Amino acid sequence: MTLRETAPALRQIVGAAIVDSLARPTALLVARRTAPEQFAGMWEFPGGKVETGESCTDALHRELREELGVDVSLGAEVNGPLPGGWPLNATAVMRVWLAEVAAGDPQPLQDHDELRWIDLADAPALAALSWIPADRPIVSAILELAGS
Ligand SMILES: Nc1nc2c([nH]c(=O)n2[C@H]2C[C@H](O)[C@@H](COP(=O)(O)OP(=O)(O)OP(=O)(O)O)O2)c(=O)[nH]1
Repeated sequence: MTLRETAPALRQIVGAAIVDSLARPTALLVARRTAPEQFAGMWEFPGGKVETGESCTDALHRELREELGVDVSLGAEVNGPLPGGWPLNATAVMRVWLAEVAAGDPQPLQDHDELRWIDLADAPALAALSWIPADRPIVSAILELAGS
């Protein structure tokens, strides 16, 4: 019998790049995490882990209802370099979609202590935020999408 090492599956995370308008995006909603300690105070895309048996988009709608109290319409996916989207760390990858609020007023109900709309034309203001480091290439991809 041959023992073969199999790489453990990567944990699938989903996130939303919520913009003011999918048709003509001019601002991006960013969220500041409260936990865990390693990420507290850092800015990110609202979202979270996909649960067993859940589709990525169902998970994203659920997370946005829980965290921000909003229903969204999803736009294009912000494609990353991997089948699971963007690499976050050794064990997780994140798929990200552009999104627009369809119902509700975003509030930091859970997992965040502040939300902020940032002008997409102000790249330095976006870059100045203390992002979770793995998110920076995603921010660049969103700026490219929004500018095209
Ligand atoms: N939501 C989100 N998580 C991110 C981003 N960037 C990044 O590295 N992560 C990491 C942080 C966490 O280790 C993981 C997401 O886990 P989470 O804590 O948000 O998931 P969750 O809401 O389902 O939380 P829980 O059920 O475990 O409490 O991905 C991002 O932009 N958004």
